Amino acid sequence: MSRMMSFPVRAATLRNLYHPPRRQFSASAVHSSKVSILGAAGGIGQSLALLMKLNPLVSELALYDIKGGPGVAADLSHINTQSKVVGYGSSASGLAHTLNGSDMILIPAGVPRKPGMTRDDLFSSNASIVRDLAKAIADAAPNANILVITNPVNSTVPIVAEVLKSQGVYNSKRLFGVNTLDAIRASRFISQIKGTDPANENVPIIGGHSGITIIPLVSHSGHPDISGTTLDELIQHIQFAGDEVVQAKDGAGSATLAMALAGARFADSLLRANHGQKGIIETAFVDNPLYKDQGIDFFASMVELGPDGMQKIHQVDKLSPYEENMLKRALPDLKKNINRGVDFVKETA
Ligand SMILES: NC(=O)C1=CN([C@@H]2O[C@H](COP(=O)(O)OP(=O)(O)OC[C@H]3O[C@@H](n4cnc5c(N)ncnc54)[C@H](O)[C@@H]3O)[C@@H](O)[C@H]2O)C=CC1
Ligand SMILES: O=C([O-])CC(=O)C(=O)O
Repeated sequence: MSRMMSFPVRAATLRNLYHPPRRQFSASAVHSSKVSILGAAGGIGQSLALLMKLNPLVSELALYDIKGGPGVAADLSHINTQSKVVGYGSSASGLAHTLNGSDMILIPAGVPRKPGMTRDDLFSSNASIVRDLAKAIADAAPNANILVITNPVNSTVPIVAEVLKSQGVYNSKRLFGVNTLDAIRASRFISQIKGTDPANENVPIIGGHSGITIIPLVSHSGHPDISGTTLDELIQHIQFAGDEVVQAKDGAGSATLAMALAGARFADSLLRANHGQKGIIETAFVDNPLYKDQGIDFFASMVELGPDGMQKIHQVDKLSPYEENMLKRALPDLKKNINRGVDFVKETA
């Protein structure tokens, strides 16, 4: 067997998979975080769990799913990295065991889209799933960083916030809607236009995670010269890339593999920041002061991550007229999506 195929994947290799290398990380902080995945036996959950099993910053990986959690855990537990893997099936005590002592909780639990559906159409299935998981988190792991993947992210993040507020344990710096996939797609698509390496491309994403609420800031990328129909097509491609995958999967779900990579990248960034690495910036859908005066409490921005979660929101100072127009179109949708989540918790608590 060639030496290239030896496992475990080296940490540096893995890190380069998520990110182009930026800064060196102190080796003293390895193997120290408990990470939980809720919905770990699903399309995203399994691949995400695999990637987190390969992450040297994870000491314990706890997997929960209403179906199949222990099986995925047994499988992953044979991989020769140091983290311990435990898995639980559907029970309140299994969920509590999963959550107890967690530093980070990733939530890909819920139903994916089928062709013809919008992300908002998932609300009726996924809102109550996320609400109930948030209640369990409030009881068992109120200080954990919570990374919400379940759609519609524009509504499920406010749902988690409302539940935590109602339990008196809300910390806005520790709640993140994961929209990293939009950034990954944007860097890939722009590299295809320019013939560059996507690892060197960075397109800031703001707004939300659904259709026209996804606002890629091409004027702040390395290619502000992209314009006209090329820009129109690039923006359309980024905003509706999820639909492309849903169509191609033809009823078998939505993006899982690229999403798992995106979730693992965001989790790795946050773990590294938690352990003291500075200057790590990712896009995330967060509690954000930017448009609160318009009744919009959550907005995706480029956020600097730190030891206690979100350290600083980097507001974008100058949008192009094209981007201002995208923003103007996005805000009403975003407000509707957020209010839907907030109202749901108020009405069903
Ligand atoms: N934020 C983002 O960028 C993206 C979000 N998504 C969303 O992620 C979610 C999951 O997608 P897939 O993994 O493809 O779906 P899937 O159906 O393959 O997996 C979902 C898993 O959640 C589990 N589950 C359901 N209710 C649960 C509960 N109460 N507690 C624990 N586990 C529960 C199911 O048993 C299943 O294993 C969907 O809502 C999808 O729309 C998908 C792609 C990108
Ligand atoms: O499109 C979907 O339903 C899944 C998703 O959020 C994405 O791929 O960006």
